[in-house]
Amino acid sequence: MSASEQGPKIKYGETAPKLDKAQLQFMKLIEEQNLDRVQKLKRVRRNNLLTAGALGFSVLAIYGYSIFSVQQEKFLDDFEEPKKMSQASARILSSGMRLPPLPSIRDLVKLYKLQAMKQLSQNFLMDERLTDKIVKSAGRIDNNDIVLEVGPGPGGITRSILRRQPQRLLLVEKDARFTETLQLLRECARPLDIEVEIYHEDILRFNIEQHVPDTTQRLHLIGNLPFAISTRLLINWFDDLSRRRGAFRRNDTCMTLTFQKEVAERICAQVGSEQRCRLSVMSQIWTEPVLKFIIPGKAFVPKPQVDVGVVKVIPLKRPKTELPFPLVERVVRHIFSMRQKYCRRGYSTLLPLEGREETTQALFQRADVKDTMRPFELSVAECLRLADAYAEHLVAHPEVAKYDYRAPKQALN
Ligand SMILES: C[S@@+](CC[C@H](N)C(=O)[O-])C[C@H]1O[C@@H](n2cnc3c(N)ncnc32)[C@H](O)[C@@H]1O
Repeated sequence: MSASEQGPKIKYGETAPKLDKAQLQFMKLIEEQNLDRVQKLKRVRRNNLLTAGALGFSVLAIYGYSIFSVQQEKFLDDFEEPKKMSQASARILSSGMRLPPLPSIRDLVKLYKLQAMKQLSQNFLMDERLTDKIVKSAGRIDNNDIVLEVGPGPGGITRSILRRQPQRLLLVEKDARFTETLQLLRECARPLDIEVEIYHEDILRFNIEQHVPDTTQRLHLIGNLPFAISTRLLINWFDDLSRRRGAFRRNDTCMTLTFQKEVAERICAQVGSEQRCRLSVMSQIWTEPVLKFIIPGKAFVPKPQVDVGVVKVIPLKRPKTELPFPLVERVVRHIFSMRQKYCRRGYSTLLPLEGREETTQALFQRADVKDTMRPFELSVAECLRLADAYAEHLVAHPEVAKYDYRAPKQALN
């Protein structure tokens, strides 16, 4: 802007023109407006400072929280940090029993390139607090006890068992790749006077009586079970339990096992509950299953699709029936074969077509069970009374035992 564009300069001092009242008032007004604007600017500046402060605080808070969360996620590595040991380890250390320092399970898995195999349902637990918690669920383990661990894998739960110092530990693992890591644990357990035996076998074929011939010592069955065989193994063990054979020649052999969460809930489901099924009834005839706790899927490596339930399965001192296992299993399976129908529908398929309706009615009457209940509404006692009625019916009609309603043509009809 040139000097001529700026207009005449105002001169102050004696030569300055005197302002009249209107001009003074106008100046006062301008002055007030300026003051107002300055105040407003000050307010805006203060607000800006406050906002900046709040934003800064939020950023710091988010940053701090992230650091905290990352530390939380480190739980898988806790095993590697001697300073951050779990309470269980601290207790054991203070009591003098101690495994020598070992590489972490995570490191062993890396070192031996033990990639999980899906076909063997391998999901490893690396968190010592969780493996300790599973073993703690088994209750007291004395130094005269024997523990059989199913599928020890790289040995996470095995370490927790060793810290409880049983007299003997049998490890049954189908995958031979884990032999070296398990041998390492066996060496570490030697000074603690724990006999560790490693069997490269399938638990479904493992002959417990052969490996534990006498019954003077209490036996614990523990395992983070492979999903693929968990139900079959449990049913096999109920069969053994009903015959007092295998691991169940003593009546105090408890099982502490993991299952998919839904399966664990079904095992423990009570009458009328949504999850009540054949497995609930079968489990509750010979044992008292207790759902101890749930392990989130993310605690496993690799992470399975589902969460996992830890169930302690305690054999009943007096089983609820003396009937043979296959007969009970057959009756319960038929009852639950049509879950949403009246229970008489499934049960009736135990019987040949000829006279089926009348015989079914008669057997329900003999059992004193209402035939219009749904299978999930039946108590264990009611299922067993139906099994008793069927067993009595077989005495008079032994040929019915072989009847298979799915078979194309039955000689009996
Ligand atoms: C879910 S992983 C548990 C591994 C380890 N106990 C843990 O908690 O990290 C199941 C283990 O059972 C083993 N396994 C699978 N089928 C088996 C079978 N039929 N008999 C014995 N072990 C089996 C697998 O190789 C695997 O090591």
